[in-house]
Amino acid sequence: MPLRLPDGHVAVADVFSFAGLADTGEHVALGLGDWVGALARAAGGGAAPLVRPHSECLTGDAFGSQRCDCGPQLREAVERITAVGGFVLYLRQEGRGIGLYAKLDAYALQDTGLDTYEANVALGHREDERDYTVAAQMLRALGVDRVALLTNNPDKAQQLLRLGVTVTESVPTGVHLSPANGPYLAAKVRRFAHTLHLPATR
Ligand SMILES: Nc1nc2c(ncn2[C@@H]2O[C@H](COP(=O)(O)OP(=O)(O)OP(=O)(O)O)[C@@H](O)[C@H]2O)c(=O)[nH]1
Ligand SMILES: [Zn+2]
Repeated sequence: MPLRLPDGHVAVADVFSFAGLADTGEHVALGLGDWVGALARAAGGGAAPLVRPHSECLTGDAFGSQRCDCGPQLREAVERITAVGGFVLYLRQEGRGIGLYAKLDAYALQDTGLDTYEANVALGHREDERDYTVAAQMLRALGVDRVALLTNNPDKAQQLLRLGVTVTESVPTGVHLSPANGPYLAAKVRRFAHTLHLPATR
């Protein structure tokens, strides 16, 4: 599948579907760049392939919403992984696992002053409902047992480690500030220890 990169170049992705995953979501993996070579290098004792587990965000990924940083992170991931060979795992975990309609309700609550996590709880959900079992299963099916994770979220690495995936390092993404996503990014750092180095605010 041809993909247009942020720099205007076109990349090619091999798109993988899966059977028998732990939930019924249609999770897909994008094999990017020389992913075959990256797997061979890892098998020979070289560096682990770069992998981004990306949680679905229809509003950010597809519609370009500025409330979050998901769209720019996804495009950054495709570009960086294409350069070195690896995978994006596109996980159908919309709204940190609460679903799209609930996320839209959470947005309405955030407009009254709650942060992104408090809004989930006010709706009767957990702050973050994501479980990465399917990501571990997808990696196993792809023949990947060691990964360099492209993420700022320590919980992704911790869960994958518990699920038997060797995470050699967590590689942070860039900081994608927009006119509207400052409080959202700050809440990720404050509440869930994301490794995002935000500019100091007054
Ligand atoms: N419930 C809820 N989910 C949101 C909100 N904004 C974005 N999301 C979802 O959050 C998920 C992305 O999670 P984030 O916490 O932004 O980032 P992350 O994936 O944990 O961390 P990175 O790997 O560094 O990107 C996607 O599924 C989005 O749909 C919000 O305000 N409320
Ligand atoms: Zn988003």
